[in-house]
Formats: sequence, structure tokens, C-alpha cells
Amino acid sequence: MGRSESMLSFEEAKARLETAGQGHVLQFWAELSAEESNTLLEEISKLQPEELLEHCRAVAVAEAASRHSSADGRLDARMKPVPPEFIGSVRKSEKETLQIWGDEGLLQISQDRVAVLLLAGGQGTRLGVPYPKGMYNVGLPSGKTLYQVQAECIQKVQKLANVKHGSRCTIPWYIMTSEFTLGPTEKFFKDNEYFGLCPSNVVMFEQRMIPAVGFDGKIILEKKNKIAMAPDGNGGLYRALVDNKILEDMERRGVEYLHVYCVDNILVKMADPVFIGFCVIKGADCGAKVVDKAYPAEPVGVVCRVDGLYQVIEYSEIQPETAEIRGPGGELLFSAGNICNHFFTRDFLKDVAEKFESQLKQHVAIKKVPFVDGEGNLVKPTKPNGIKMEKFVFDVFQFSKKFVAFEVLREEEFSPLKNADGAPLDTPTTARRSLLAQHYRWALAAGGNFLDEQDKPIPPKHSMTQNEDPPAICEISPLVSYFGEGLEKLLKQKNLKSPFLLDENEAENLVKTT
Ligand SMILES: CC(=O)N[C@H]1[C@@H](OP(=O)(O)OP(=O)(O)OC[C@H]2O[C@@H](n3ccc(=O)[nH]c3=O)[C@H](O)[C@@H]2O)O[C@H](CO)[C@@H](O)[C@@H]1O
Repeated sequence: MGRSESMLSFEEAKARLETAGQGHVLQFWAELSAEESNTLLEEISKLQPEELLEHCRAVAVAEAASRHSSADGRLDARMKPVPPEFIGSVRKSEKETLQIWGDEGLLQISQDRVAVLLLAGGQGTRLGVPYPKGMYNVGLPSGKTLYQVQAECIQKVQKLANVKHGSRCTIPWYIMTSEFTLGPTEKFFKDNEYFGLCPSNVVMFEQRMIPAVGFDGKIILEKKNKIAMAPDGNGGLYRALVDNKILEDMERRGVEYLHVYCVDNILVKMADPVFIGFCVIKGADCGAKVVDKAYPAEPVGVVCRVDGLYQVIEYSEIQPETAEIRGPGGELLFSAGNICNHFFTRDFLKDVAEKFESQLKQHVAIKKVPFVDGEGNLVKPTKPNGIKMEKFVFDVFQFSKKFVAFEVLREEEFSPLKNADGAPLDTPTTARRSLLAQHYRWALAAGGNFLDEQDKPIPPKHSMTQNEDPPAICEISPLVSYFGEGLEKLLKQKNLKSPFLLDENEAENLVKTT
């Protein structure tokens, strides 16, 4: 392996590290092979000296602050719930109003003014798979992965807009990855022929990585020649947009509105026309979908106001006592649960990139970071030993001139995959159940009758608890129906044998038999 143009020499690397008080990174230099030392030099070359110094200082300050939880306590004391009149709501709005918002969204989509952006740079440590979360198959009858479900939703929304407006529109799909996820994600999309999307409309880019730092302010080495690096949080988006000229790409394509979402919610409504239409009609530059929080300790951030500015207080940063406060009717006071579905105008993102990015708060995540000891042996710590700094995607809300929150129904829009099976919540099982329950409800509402394997009717069940599997298995491809629309003409008074998989072929067969 030769030395590339931008790679530092040993002396340059040493000088750079020593200026930042990080000379120990080269402690095993004499033991490294030529290839190993090149790898290390490459990694050091990517670190900007001032940023490195600043980063290590910030970690030390943040670590000290995190030991005095009173700082967070003060923030809690200033939190106010979002006034109900500032929240648009699917539940509380008339059908006609939702129709108006949805029509506006489809109009914008038909004019190529809408894109989606997936945050997919996370490591998915809680789920514990060695590949990106979007490649996960939760065990649907079709075997589709999260990425495939999302790709098909994009195709369907484009089609709905085209049919309504006679257009041939495109919803570009921007995918933010990290060093951990870019390679496998790219390969997965190629191997699957981009799930029917045009590759030029799927734009993958990489967020930055930053070193994990010990409590002594020193960068942690995870191998003799490797710094422990982690992605800079999903708020790394704003730097990554600049690094990779994504805003320019959006401008070239005429994109004005962006729906940003996180990878693990199987019920995500990609480029949701109702949400987009609502935000556009309200003249918002920034918006967030919320659901009613299920219980005080639910691991979701809460949208609230602090000193008059909109903000999300993350579940890891709110005091338990604050999360438990209830209003007069017994409802949670801070109930606007963030589902990581955001709306931004391109203009707003440009402002953030140009003026505000450097002001974004650094959040401290105290973690167990594997490291090599003085003898070069790998140690897996049993106690937290290091800090990873992260920026959060929602920390730009405070810079918005017109922020809106939009409350949606949990059973229709939120079922995240966070944990491996065996955990009580947010697992492959719960994600699969949520999607199949939704499709079962749609099929019943469209007038379908389910039969079991012996052709005996399965009595319909119109209400189910979250922990209950639907009595019949029904999966509907997003290519056939996205919101539950258009199913009556296919399913009304039809006998559907469980497990029933409604894909495009089956839809054609059903049309023929009508
Ligand atoms: C900071 C943030 O948004 N927190 C939200 C996130 O929490 P949560 O803690 O669940 O967030 P995750 O760690 O799952 O990350 C959310 C998304 O950001 C992506 N990611 C993460 C780190 C990174 O460096 N780069 C990157 O792209 C992940 O791939 C994922 O798609 O989802 C919850 C809903 O499910 C919300 O209630 C939380 O308020």
C-alpha cells in the first residue's frame, strides 16, 4: 500500500497529535508493519488538528458537566409542553382537512419538489446485528427488508402523484451512511437492483466519524494501529450535507422540501403527502411528527419548548420525575413523543449549514469502548470508560422561524426496531406484528373476509391490543397500497385465505375475478 497525496508523514502525524495532547496514539508505532502503520497514518490524516483539539477539550468539559446532573435539571425546569393549538393532528382533524393536506403534498410531489432523506449511519448496537439495520428482515411473509419496504413506498407515492396529476415525477432518495454502513448498504442496493428505483435517484453519502475519548481526555485506541471512531450522531447530517454538496444536488433537481426519517420504523410513511402538505400549507420551515407518548420512560424524545424555542429533550437527558409529570386529566404533560420524522425546507437547511451548524450542541454518550492496554492487549471494559460525542438531528429546531408539530396515530405510523427479540418492546416481532396488524385492518375495512387453511371463516376482530397478533395473516405490498387506499375494488366480499399476500400479481388476479 503506497502513501496517498493527502496522507501525513510520521513526523507530521506526530506533530499534529502532540499539539492536541494525543501523542500516545503512536505508542505502538515501532511494532507496526508497513501496512498497519499506513492504515494508522491514513486515519490520523483525516483528523483536523484544531477540531481534534477542540473535540478533546469539549469531551473533558462535557464529561465534567455530565457528572453534575443539575445542569440537566435546570433544563428540565425550563421545559414547557407544546401548546395544543401548535400541533396539527391526524386524530383531531376532519377528513376533509386531511384530504386538503394530502392533496397539497401530492401536488408538490408531482412537481418534483419533494425528496426523502434516510438517516442510516447508526451502528444499531441495541439490535446487535453486524450489518446495517435497513437490511434487516423482520420475518414478513414476503421476506422483505426495511430498505425494500421503503423503496416500494417511494415508488407508490410517485405513482399516486402521477395518476392524480398526469406527471412523471421523481422523489429522490438521499441516504446518509457512515463508515460502518456505506459499503454494505451500497452493495445491498446494487445486488437488489435498487428495488426497482433508478440508481441515479438514490444518492448515498457519508457522515463524518470522530474519535471516542477516555475520561482523561485521551483518544482511545481500539487496536495498536486503530483509533476507536464513531459516527458524529444523526445531527452530523448538516455537516455531511455540506461535505457532499447535497443541497446543491437538491437545488439542481428543484427539490424544495425534505422528509427526513430514521431507518428502523417499519410503519414510516415515506414522503407522507399529508405531513408535507400540512407543513407547506402552514408555511413551516421545519416540522416534526409526534405520537402520544405511551408511558413515562418510553425511549423517545419529547418535543417541547424551552425559553420559547422548540426543542426535543432526548429520553436519555430528561429527568425521570419530569417525564412522569401529569396534567389535570391524568395525561402525561410532556406527551409529544418524537418519532424521528422531520420536515425541512431546503432554504432552512441552507441557513443551518451556513450559519448555525457550529452552534449545534454536543451530546455526551458514556459508553464501554473496547481498547488496547499498554501492552497492546485488547480489553473489553465491563464499566463505561469512554465518551462518544454526538449531535442530534432535531437540535436545529431552535433556529426555525416557523416550527410545526404534527401528531399521528401510533398504530398507523410508529413501530421502531431497536432491540433483538427477547426484549419486551421494539423488536423484530413487534415490528412485524404492527405491520401485519395494519394490513389486516386495511383488508377488513375494504370488506375482505378471511378464511383459515380449512376454508373456515375467521371471525373478524376490529380492535386489538398492541401485544396481540391479528387472527389472520395479511401482508399488502406497498406497490399495491400505501395508505390502505384502493383496496376495496380488490378485496370487497372476497374470501382471503390466511396467510394472504397481496402483491402486484395477486392484485391483477383479483381484478380479473371481479
Ligand atoms: C437523536 C435522535 O434522533 N433521537 C431519536 C431516535 O432515538 P434513538 O436513540 O432510537 O436513535 P437511533 O440511535 O436509533 O438513531 C436514529 C436514526 O439516526 C441514525 N443515525 C444515528 C447515529 C448516527 O451517527 N448517524 C445516524 O444516521 C440511525 O441510523 C437511525 O436511523 O429515534 C427515536 C424514535 O425512534 C426518537 O424518539 C429519538 O428522539
